[in-house]
Amino acid sequence: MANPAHVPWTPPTAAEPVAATVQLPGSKSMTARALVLSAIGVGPSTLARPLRARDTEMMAGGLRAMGVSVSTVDDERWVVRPGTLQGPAHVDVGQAGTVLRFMPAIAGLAQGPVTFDGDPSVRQRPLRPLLDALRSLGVSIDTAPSGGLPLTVRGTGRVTGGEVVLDASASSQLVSGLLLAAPDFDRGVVVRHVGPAMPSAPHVRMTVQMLRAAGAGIDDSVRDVWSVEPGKLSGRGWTIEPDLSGAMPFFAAALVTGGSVTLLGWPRSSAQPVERLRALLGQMGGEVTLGTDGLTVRGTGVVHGLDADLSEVGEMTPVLAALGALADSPSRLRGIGHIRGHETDRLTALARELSALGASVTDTADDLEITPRPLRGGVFHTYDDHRMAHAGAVVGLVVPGVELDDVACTSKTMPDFPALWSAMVTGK
Ligand SMILES: O=C(O)C1=C[C@@H](OP(=O)(O)O)[C@@H](O)[C@H](O)C1
Ligand SMILES: C=C(OP(=O)(O)O)C(=O)O
Repeated sequence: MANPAHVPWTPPTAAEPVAATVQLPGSKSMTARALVLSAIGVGPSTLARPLRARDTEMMAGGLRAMGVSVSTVDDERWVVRPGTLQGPAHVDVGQAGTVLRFMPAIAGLAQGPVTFDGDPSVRQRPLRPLLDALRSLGVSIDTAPSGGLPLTVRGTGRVTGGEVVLDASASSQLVSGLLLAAPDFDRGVVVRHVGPAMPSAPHVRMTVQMLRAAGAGIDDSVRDVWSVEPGKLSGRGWTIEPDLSGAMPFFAAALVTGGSVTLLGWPRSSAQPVERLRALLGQMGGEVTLGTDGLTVRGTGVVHGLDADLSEVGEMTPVLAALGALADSPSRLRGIGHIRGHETDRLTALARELSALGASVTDTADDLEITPRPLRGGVFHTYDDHRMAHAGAVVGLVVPGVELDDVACTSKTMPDFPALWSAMVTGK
């Protein structure tokens, strides 16, 4: 599936407070993990309400190429039937960090060569510590001279496994990618992170929780150390929660317009960091409540600046930065240097685009400092980054004349974003 052609888009401006109930797609992170765990399980698995988007189609396609049957014909229920993993096969990772970091270890379990490549931007994303770790666990990998994509994993049908030390400060996915395949390694794995703090810890907690649910023996009781015992996982039914990060721009709409947005289908107990969301939006003047109908965010129309360490929830930064540019006081978003290695260098992109609309935004190595000023319309560049598009749409709600140079990038995680967004604003 090629990177979609650019589609310019003028997001709607809200004439009044939004009052919407939204049904949003499933979590990208849960769908990716459920696919991988199902592929190495014994017997069939089902995914209820999975995310159908470019990232998860890439994951399904990569598994299929290696011999797994993944039926995605039914939007509500995907069925995975494991098969003997084998090459030769090719995995197109597109722009998906999950496919880039979760599939090489699975390819090590395949018999035969598996090649990997993706969009030009994904070649820049951190991968080396994972490849070095896999090599030390017994996997043979040939890479481009850069040390990354395009690459070939020369699978032998088994991975020895054992103990490995790696620096996961660039991405938590480097750890998740080892843990998810480890039940099928001969000796399981003990992964120890060393170096500056690992970001996005809730995503590794989701990995641990889902491995445990599939029957893996896993110990995460020591900080920065995870051990997974060898053993067969069982096929099972996964219910995919709505995507909390994908819901962020919709919740932000409640704050900036002084309205309310309810996300349907939110579970009582979630694998996603909803308490962090509650605290962050609370500091900015919103109210987050969980009711029988779903998760509701209410705003007053007045947004307060935010001073917070976002290292655990870096993927929420673009929308929080957009809120910061519309706030009544300055913001300092801290601890997010690693998001320079996301779909684009998000700190540079946000500083540039919000400043071009009139805000005063500067980026330091790890932080974003935002001083709100009256904003004006103009072109908001999205850099092929779905969450940049979300940020631009939020600003466009209250600033007339904001035009996104491309909204097709939202197909990475929410192909219907423009329609869902317009329906929220117009009530149709
Ligand atoms: O494991 C996952 O599903 C993810 C982990 C995080 O990656 P980083 O640790 O690279 O930030 C997050 O930002 C990404 O959107 C999804
Ligand atoms: C960082 C992100 O994605 P990926 O899974 O490609 O890392 C993201 O969705 O914000």
